[in-house]
Amino acid sequence: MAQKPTACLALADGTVFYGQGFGATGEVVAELVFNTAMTGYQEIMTDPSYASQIVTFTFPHIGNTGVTTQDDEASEPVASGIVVKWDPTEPSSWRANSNLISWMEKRGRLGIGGIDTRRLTRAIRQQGSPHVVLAHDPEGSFDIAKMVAKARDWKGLVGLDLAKEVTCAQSYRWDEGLWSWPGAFGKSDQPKPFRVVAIDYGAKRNILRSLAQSGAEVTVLPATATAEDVLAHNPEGVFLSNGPGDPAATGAYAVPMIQTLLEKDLPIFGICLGHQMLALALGAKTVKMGHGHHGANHPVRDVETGKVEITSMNHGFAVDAQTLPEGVIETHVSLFDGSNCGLRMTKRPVFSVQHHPEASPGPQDSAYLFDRFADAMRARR
Ligand SMILES: NC(=O)CC[C@H](N)C(=O)O
Repeated sequence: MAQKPTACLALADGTVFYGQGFGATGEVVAELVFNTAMTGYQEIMTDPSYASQIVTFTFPHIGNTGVTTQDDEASEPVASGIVVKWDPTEPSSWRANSNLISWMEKRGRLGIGGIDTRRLTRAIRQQGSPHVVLAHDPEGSFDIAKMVAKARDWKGLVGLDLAKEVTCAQSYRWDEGLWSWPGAFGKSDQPKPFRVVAIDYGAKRNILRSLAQSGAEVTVLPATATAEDVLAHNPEGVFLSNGPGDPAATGAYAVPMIQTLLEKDLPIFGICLGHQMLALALGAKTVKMGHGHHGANHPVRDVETGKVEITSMNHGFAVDAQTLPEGVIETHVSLFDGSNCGLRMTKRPVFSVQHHPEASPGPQDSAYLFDRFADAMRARR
């Protein structure tokens, strides 16, 4: 006899999926997305850009390498919940210091297993990141009508500023990774490390590590930092991080700040939400995408060289390239749907990309962008 369901996922259109719950119990409303990466479930769940989203993993074996603090992209899992095909099993990895289920349970994150993730992914593609309610109740008692109504009433991510909720409370220094830079500790004739201020809109740790590995002494400031706060650190370059929510909503305070920095002739580098907000600051517009891009195998063409990079992606909004003003060009394009993946100012060292060059998880084809930022700071010195 089939197992009694202990979790269920109700879509706003009334479709319901039943499965086995794991992790924390309770109920959560969120936007539902799918991620096609075959590895890196822990990095994905702890990526702050997934706030208010539930991730369906199209890869069926999730949990089999457990979790390890070394792979955290933030101190906690941020995705509201996960949907998987097979129930997670005991981990088999020497790196694991916990298993996925108890890690999620302790941190209040819900999971549902035993789902036909192919069928669900088709629904996500057709409906465009539906609003859903995920519930986990060991007794298996669910009020479906109420869940569907809650999903339908939820306002969604458009207009939502979540960066404020995931940003750091106070500024801090990030040096991890700097030791592996050839110039660290005066080891070679490399210049002294570059003073970089990184604005934390929900920054992934591997971005900060990658900046440090390319020679940056990073000071991280909260999302609401003003241009004066940034300039007080006398930066040689400013980095705008990834993050959750709607760039237009976060832009309410971030855009004027970035516009002031743009007057200072500093190298500026943005990733994902940082890319979108830089575009807004330059006068372009952002739009909500159909079902967004979430995976580790997304081909992107460098428009200027014709070279194709395989990239890591996680975004549901995009810059409308048609709205880029004069003096700003599109540098990268998605080969999946032609959407914008990069821009740069033609006459200034200001550039950004939609994809994730820090590749955590994902391929490292775009890592050169961190060196490009360091080169811009070196040229300015
Ligand atoms: N990874 C990110 O920075 C995501 C940016 C933005 N929240 C989006 O979904 O498009």
